[in-house]
Amino acid sequence: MKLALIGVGQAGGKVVEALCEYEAKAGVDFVVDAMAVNTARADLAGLDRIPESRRVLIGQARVKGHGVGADNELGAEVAAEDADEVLSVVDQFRTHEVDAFLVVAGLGGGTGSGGAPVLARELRRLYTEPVYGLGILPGQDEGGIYTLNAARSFKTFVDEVDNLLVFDNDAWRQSGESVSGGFDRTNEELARRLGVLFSAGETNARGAVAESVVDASEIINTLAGGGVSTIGFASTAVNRPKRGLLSRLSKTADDETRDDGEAANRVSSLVRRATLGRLTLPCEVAGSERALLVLAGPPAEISRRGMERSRRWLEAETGSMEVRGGDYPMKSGHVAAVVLLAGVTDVPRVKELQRVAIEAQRDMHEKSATSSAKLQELLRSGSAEQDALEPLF
Ligand SMILES: Nc1nc2c(ncn2[C@@H]2O[C@H](COP(=O)(O)OP(=O)(O)OP(=O)(O)O)[C@@H](O)[C@H]2O)c(=O)[nH]1
Repeated sequence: MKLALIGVGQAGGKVVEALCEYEAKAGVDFVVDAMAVNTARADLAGLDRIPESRRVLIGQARVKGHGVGADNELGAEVAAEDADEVLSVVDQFRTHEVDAFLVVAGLGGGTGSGGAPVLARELRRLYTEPVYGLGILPGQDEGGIYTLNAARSFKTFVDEVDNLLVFDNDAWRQSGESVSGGFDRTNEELARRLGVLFSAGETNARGAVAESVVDASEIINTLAGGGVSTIGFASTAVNRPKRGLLSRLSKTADDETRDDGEAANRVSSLVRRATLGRLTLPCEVAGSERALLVLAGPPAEISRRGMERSRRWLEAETGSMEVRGGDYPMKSGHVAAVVLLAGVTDVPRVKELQRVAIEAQRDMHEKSATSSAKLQELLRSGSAEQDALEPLF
């Protein structure tokens, strides 16, 4: 599946670069074009892979290239004011090759959390291709403003995209590591998961032909219907003894059956590990609306039986009848399983964010109710009326 990548804010730009790096290292081809949008000049200057012509500084008139300082309302305002500058760069993309847009942002800061939903809305207005979001949730110890930004931005972002893929920084921190300390490592992990998923079907680079190809429409259909998605991944080395021509010719039917049995068991256990291990956004697997399973590796290791068994197992685990699957043949010493769970509903971290958002909204209502009650009271008493109105004139 061919993507146009738009990174908003610092995290957005860095994750987009990690995806481009994965593409280059793995020798695959799924990024049509990539750009970065920021309110901070320094963050744009820190990027390596995205060319200057694809870096857009927004909000210069308001913040002079110094960033919005975690103010996500300001982030949203400047993105709306300068959306045309971003869209004119997207206009130069080879959009006829693009299957979907992916707007990437950290939801804790100001630029990404405010700007990404605004830009996603504009892209959906102008293009017929789906616009997906990749939202990164802040660590819980990053401070109240980060959590509040994420709580506010999350729902808006879900509403503005065709599907929101989510990565929770908290779930990926290693013990003793600060949130920022492990970003390079976690960005690489995230890029690997997304890279395998989105480059499946774009198999020309590795030559092999898949028996059951994962084409762009499989991914689009899995993500259709909106909501929130999460990704699981597991891989294992395959050290098959190299057989000479003679031993290959003398291979018996029993050998074949044993080999396939081993490969099928390996696939089954990989898919379980991918699904029940660490997801990009930890959640209950049961209740997922749709799922897609991609098996990547040497064709001989991608067992049909294992794939079918795993799909049935995923149907039982998720309770969904919409479980798609396909292979991604490649020359490799590893077999990998990627499981995309779409439309997940039982997500503790999202429930927590919803609670924060509701409380913040209640606080705002209470404050405005108190001030309007105070104003009414003042307006009822004649002398106070003067006090209340005077400052306005
Ligand atoms: N996974 C991951 N998270 C990151 C990375 N960089 C920052 N974050 C997280 O993203 C959130 C937002 O940070 P930034 O992207 O720096 O903020 P911004 O959108 O540029 O907004 P402002 O700096 O307020 O203008 C924070 O919760 C960070 O923890 C990264 O490279 N990887």
